[in-house]
Amino acid sequence: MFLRSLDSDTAIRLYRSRVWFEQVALPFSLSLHGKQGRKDQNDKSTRYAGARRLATDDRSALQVPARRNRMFNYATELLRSSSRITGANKPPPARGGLRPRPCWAWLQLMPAVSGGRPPFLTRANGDNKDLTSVDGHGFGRVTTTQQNGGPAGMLTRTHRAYLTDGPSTLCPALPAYTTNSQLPNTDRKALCLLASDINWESEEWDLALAITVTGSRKTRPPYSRERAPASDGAVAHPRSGLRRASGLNVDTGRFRCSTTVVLDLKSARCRLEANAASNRSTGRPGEAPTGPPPSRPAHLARWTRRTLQGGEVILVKTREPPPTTPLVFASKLRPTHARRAPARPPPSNPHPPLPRRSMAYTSSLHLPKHLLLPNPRRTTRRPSSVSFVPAAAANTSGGVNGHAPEKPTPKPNGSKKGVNGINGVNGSKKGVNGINGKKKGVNGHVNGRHADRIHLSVSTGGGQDGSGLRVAFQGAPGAYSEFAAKTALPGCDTVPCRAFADALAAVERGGADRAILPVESTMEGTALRNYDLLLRHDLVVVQEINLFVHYCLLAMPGVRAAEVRRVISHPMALAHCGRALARLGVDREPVEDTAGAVEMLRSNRMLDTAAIASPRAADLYGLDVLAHGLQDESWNVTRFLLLSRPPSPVALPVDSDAKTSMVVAHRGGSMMVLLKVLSAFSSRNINLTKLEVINNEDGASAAAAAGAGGHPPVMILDTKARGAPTLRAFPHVLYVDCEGASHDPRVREAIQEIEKFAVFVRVLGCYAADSTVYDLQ
Ligand SMILES: O=C(O)C(=O)C[C@]1(C(=O)O)C=C[C@@H](O)C=C1
Repeated sequence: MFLRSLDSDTAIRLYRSRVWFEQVALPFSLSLHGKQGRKDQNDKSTRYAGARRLATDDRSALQVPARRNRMFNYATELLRSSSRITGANKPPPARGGLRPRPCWAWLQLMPAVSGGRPPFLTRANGDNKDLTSVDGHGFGRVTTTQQNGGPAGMLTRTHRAYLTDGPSTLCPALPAYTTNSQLPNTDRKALCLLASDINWESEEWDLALAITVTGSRKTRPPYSRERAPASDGAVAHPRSGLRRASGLNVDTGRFRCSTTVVLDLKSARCRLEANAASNRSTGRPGEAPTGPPPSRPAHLARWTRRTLQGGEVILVKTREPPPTTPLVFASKLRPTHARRAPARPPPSNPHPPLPRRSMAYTSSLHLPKHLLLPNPRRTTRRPSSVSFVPAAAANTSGGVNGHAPEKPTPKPNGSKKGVNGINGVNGSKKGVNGINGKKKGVNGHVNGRHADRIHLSVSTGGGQDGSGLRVAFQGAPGAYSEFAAKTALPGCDTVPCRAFADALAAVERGGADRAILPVESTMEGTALRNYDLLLRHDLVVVQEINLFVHYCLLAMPGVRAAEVRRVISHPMALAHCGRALARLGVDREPVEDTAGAVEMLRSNRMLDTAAIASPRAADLYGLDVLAHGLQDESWNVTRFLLLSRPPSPVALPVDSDAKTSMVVAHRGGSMMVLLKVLSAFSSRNINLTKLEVINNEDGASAAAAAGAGGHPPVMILDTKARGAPTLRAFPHVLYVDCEGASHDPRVREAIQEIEKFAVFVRVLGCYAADSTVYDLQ
């Protein structure tokens, strides 16, 4: 079902309704059709062929979901085809000779779904109007006036069009530059003028590009409903000698059949450059570039010469930039094509390489792939009915970090083990959990490995799914941290913060209930900076989440991989994709977070820049995915910790494995201390899941002496200091995660033993161990 063909007026109305395009949930398709008004033997071969190509080949090719970026591609194709249809590179026929017969291309919209109202016919305000029944006042009315003037070779006319939204509201002016195909290069100048007229940074511009196909004046174009004011007078066209008839929407005495497609100018500009680049070697569209890139004006010149002759460019300013203030990034990037952008030194790297202070570590992220699960928001695998040991019910006082020590709860399955299965290395003597009749440890551990894991709900302190909780995360919406938060607490409200420190501070101040913090990844190990942050705040770990991190290369719609010169993203993401980026041969710019990079890309309309982020971020911001799975290692998991104010509001499930995280600080003799710590755990058969040894003594003294240089000591908030919580500096620190709850007697005893030789021990939290890896897909 074809709704209608688009003449330029309708296209502009459609353009005005582009909000629909952005908001539709249902896909629809575009069909391009070409038509020749009257067969003309002389012109048929080239022109009709072009038209037919549109009608047949492209029709099937275009049965794909059409978003605006898709439209843009089609429009480009249309441009190319139209130039072929018109034979734009040929000189116009002499007066009296054979004239090209009108042929035109229509852009038609066709809903891809049958039945119901096509989605794009619904206005954002819910007011449904069928496009076919729209009159000039419904969606905007185009009036054109024409001014003559301009020396030969320059713009010959300027159309000014106004969109009116209803009878009273005057919408922004639409300067339109009409080129005269009789004068070579005017279109190029017009386009250059357009390009240079735009304040790329502060305004949002869009381009409606009308392809004008000239034809016989005997054929009345089907769309010319708008009448040009007669006051402009009749103008003799230099070649045709025909006089423009007052009242006709023609300016040269020849009829135009316009196909107006709605383009984003900056995307179009990107495409201009893309075309120019692809024309470098051969000058023919679509062929691979071989030579060095020409200068920018040459790009435009080439492109316009080949495709815009006989065309009309209408620049449509439609909206001001959105009032929302974007996140402030450490290195604010500017689009390279910014008009008169002053040359700037490259922004300093806000994320210098992470210091490798640690001597050794064991990662808790040696997670088998079979544990990969989709995001629980889309899975129902977590059973809802599990028993809990409510934090409030913990009966003894004196616990660490708000976790009250508690007597071991007898296992419901009659296991002889203690709570949480920490007693029984390798699970050899563990209780049977009754799954498949296998000899298992509590919670499905077989020989210490996770199998048939039962997913346990955790009492969250808010609703069961975290509803009513505000979780602060670093970055813009769409950051991996946000997905991790939503994975942990699907019902929560996420609160974007500029930095991790802000997210943690927000929880401390009560501005948020939880904060989410990435602390290690399979590819990069421990994120020491984030651990340092954690230690500086009086927060407790209440949950861990392992998220499979799948990186994509995202770019503005229409941008191709070959056009990307620079990639921006979170430093961790850049590091994770190091080899892939080296292969691409692009510059790298770190920004605060992955989604922030995407947002920056979009708001600045960077056409030579791509961002590394998640596929969800691409959806969220409407960007194209140029490449999937950019990470150098296929197995890339990041472990996040969910933090809360103490005491922990989260109750541990009785039958879950628990984990306790702690930090141990000591004075020198690090190896001896390390051995003693290990012995305190191993003598009680407590397994460690993470051990990170930080030794900053040299750096600390150097830093103290010189005021800079070296690694500063680790600052830990001593929450039990007399008076008020105090930040203390420690050059020797161990991060330890062990299996078992902090109130488990063995864990408690181990901690007490460590406290005898360490200067400081702080339990960072006790939470349900969850080695499931969640996936965004
Ligand atoms: O930038 C993001 O999207 C984040 O959530 C941060 C973060 C990180 O700091 O490690 C999280 C996971 C990815 O590995 C990359 C970046």
